[in-house]
Amino acid sequence: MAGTKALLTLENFINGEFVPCNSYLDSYDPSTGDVYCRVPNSGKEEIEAAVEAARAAFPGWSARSPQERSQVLHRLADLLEQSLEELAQAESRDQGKTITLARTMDIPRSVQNFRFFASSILHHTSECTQMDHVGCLHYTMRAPVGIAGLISPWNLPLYLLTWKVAPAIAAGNTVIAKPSELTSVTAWMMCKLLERAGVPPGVVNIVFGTGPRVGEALVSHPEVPLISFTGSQPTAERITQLSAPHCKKLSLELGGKNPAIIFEDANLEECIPTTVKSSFANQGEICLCTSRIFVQKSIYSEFLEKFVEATRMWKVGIPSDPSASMGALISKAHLEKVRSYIKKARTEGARILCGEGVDTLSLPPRNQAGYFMLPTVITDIKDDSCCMKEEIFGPVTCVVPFDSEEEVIQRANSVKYGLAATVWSSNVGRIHRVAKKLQSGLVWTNCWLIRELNLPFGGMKSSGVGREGAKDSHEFFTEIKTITIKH
Ligand SMILES: NC(=O)c1ccc[n+]([C@@H]2O[C@H](COP(=O)([O-])OP(=O)(O)OC[C@H]3O[C@@H](n4cnc5c(N)ncnc54)[C@H](O)[C@@H]3O)[C@@H](O)[C@H]2O)c1
Ligand SMILES: N/C(=C\C=C\C=O)C(=O)O
Repeated sequence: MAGTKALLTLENFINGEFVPCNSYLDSYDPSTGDVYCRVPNSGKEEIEAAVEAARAAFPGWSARSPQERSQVLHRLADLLEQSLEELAQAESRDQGKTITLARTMDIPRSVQNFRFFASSILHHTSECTQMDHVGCLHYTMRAPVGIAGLISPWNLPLYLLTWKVAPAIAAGNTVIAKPSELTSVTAWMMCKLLERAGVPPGVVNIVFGTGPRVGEALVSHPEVPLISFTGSQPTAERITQLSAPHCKKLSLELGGKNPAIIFEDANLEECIPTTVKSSFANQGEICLCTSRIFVQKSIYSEFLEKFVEATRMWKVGIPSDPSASMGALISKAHLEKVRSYIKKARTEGARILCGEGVDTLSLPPRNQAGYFMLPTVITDIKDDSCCMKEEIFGPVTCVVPFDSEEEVIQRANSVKYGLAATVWSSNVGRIHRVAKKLQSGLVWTNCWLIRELNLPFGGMKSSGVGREGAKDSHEFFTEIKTITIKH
């Protein structure tokens, strides 16, 4: 346990108040490897307190009109926006991502999540059908489910937490959220704004700690009827097992092994910089990142040469450097895991074209123990290699050639995941044919990560269960009833 003197110490937020915990976890600054923060190591007791608060707050909050709840969400969005710089600095330090990404993506998107659901909650309609021959009118209505359990990962901490909190409370639920124990700071900072935004005590409770301890206590609690989870597939399996005896509603947003398919008629001027970004943004720690690049044979050599050249320009730097494209990975254990994949690829005879073990990374003395690595490109690798099958979730991408459309679709679909694919071609017919056949919840063509929050987001196969978005999140966070009136 590190000395606790100058460390930032977080507290749980239960029933509108910050509550200390009797046990804490060390949290590390990924850019130095130093402990800089203490995170509550909560358990069953804290979940009981949060459930009590959320239960008590539910009748009042769920009885408010969507317009009233919308106003609260708008105020919270405004307050987050006013704290944008402070939140971006905190997110970058806590997660290791670049300050530029935190400023331009993570925090603006967190603000947008509240604005978006503040607006979309006002526009849902219900269904109605008539059965005149029996004198009946049928209609549907939706009601909030109750206490929502929300569990989020470390890669986009506030972005993904608010993507759950906003639709859950907009629909009238009260929530207990558990952010990743590796990145808890911005969630704690958001709690400081809730009262000023007009969120009543008990509507949003945030309980910090590890998955096995506090996460499982939340998932197993009989008074929490739904769990929205974003994270890894093995954790989703555990959550599914724990939820089964209670028949909980589950939304599972999991990992990917996302292909980019690059046809010979692709515009390489656009494709190469976008594919470098889709492979290495946020240190490759985005579930939507590309990790298998299939390139049509006739342009393979040209692509590879230009792609490696562009990857070498993707600057690794300390997170506070505004000119850095990539910061530090989340933890020492994760860095070692990512490196172990590269080692395995090498022993299998694959070629590492740039990055880990090939180029030299230079860092300031203070950051030598930070969790940095260079973006790495692997080639001459077989489709059945673990680097081509398993989610690495780091700055590593594999490039392989293909001949035909049918062949590449079959190879792209040959993994257990099905989250996000990109297709690069100037032939609209081909794009449409390929997109239709890909087993992937999201297909971006000639672009990457352009988000339309109204439309369904999520994966198929082992990438998840359910979808998120305006209509989908609303459906998940509400129960529907069919009412029949005989007249
Ligand atoms: N599909 C998506 O939208 C999406 C988005 C971001 C990340 N991800 C995936 O998340 C993974 C990386 O995140 P991670 O390493 O934080 O995932 P993780 O599964 O280890 O942890 C996610 C969250 O679950 C909690 N948790 C862990 N064990 C638990 C348990 N037994 N019971 C309850 N909660 C538990 C963790 O504390 C954390 O808050 C990758 O697989 C990535 O692809 C998916
Ligand atoms: N859920 C979203 C992104 C997930 C990224 C995973 O790392 C989103 O953009 O809504």
